[in-house]
Amino acid sequence: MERNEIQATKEGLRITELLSIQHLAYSFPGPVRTPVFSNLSMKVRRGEFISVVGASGCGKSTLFRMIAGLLEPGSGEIRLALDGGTPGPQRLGKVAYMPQQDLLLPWRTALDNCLLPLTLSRRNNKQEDAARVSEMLRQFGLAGYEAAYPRELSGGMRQRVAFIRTLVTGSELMLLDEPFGALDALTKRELHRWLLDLWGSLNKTVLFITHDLEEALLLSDRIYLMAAGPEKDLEELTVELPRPRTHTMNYEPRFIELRAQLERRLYESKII
Ligand SMILES: Nc1ncnc2c1ncn2[C@@H]1O[C@H](COP(=O)(O)OP(=O)(O)OP(=O)(O)O)[C@@H](O)[C@H]1O
Repeated sequence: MERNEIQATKEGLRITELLSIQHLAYSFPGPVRTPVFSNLSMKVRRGEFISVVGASGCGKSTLFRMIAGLLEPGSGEIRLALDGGTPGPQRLGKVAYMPQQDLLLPWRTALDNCLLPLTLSRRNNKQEDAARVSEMLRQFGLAGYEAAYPRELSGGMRQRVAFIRTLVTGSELMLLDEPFGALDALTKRELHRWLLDLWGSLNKTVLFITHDLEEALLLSDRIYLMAAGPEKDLEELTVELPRPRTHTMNYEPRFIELRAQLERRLYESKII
């Protein structure tokens, strides 16, 4: 039985698709209108951790913006079935999206930036929320920085604040666009551990863009490979590694074999 099924059985949930994308086409408006996609499909099951890898400019961030409802498909469809509901096209405000740029509000402190989604949702548990978010800041190594403004934080620290703010939205589906791209190797390793624990305990579904192949293998159930050129469809690699996962796995024969397989597939698809 797969992890999703075990979790689903344990919690009495139905095993369903959370996200379905069928024959997606999109071109940015403008005189040239070069299509980014012309026929792209993917499916995500509840509770999966999926990475998307591909060369710079192939359309990964555009795909996330479309899933988040910030862009509408030219043709094809995107359907989301959040919180066990029936699949529908409504997406704006329903998924937690962390874009590549941290987009923190410069006039709000780290704590207040993280509290923003709760403030906007007009929840009324200010003290409780602040205590919960302060604890998250502590877990992310940001204790003592609650009152700091974004300009007083390093790039990696801002990235962590933005990550917490994304988590705080409470959405079942998280879209993370290179969340650890700017971090040093040791901080990244620590946050991998944290993210894996969190994902295991919170029943989140994660879509994750990365250029780091080891990161993709360590975290994911499946990896989607995105080629350049609008006519691309996504290729898929299943990461058959046991969970819980740790960095020591990087040296195990199965991990090394999967890494070689991933690189071969990226090369064959002319992605690298
Ligand atoms: N607002 C926009 N208007 C016009 N073209 C755009 C816009 N945003 C992105 N593009 C183009 O769409 C294509 C896909 O861009 P996108 O940012 O999705 O790529 P990406 O795979 O996320 O790249 P990276 O890995 O470098 O972040 C690129 O050719 C880019 O130039």
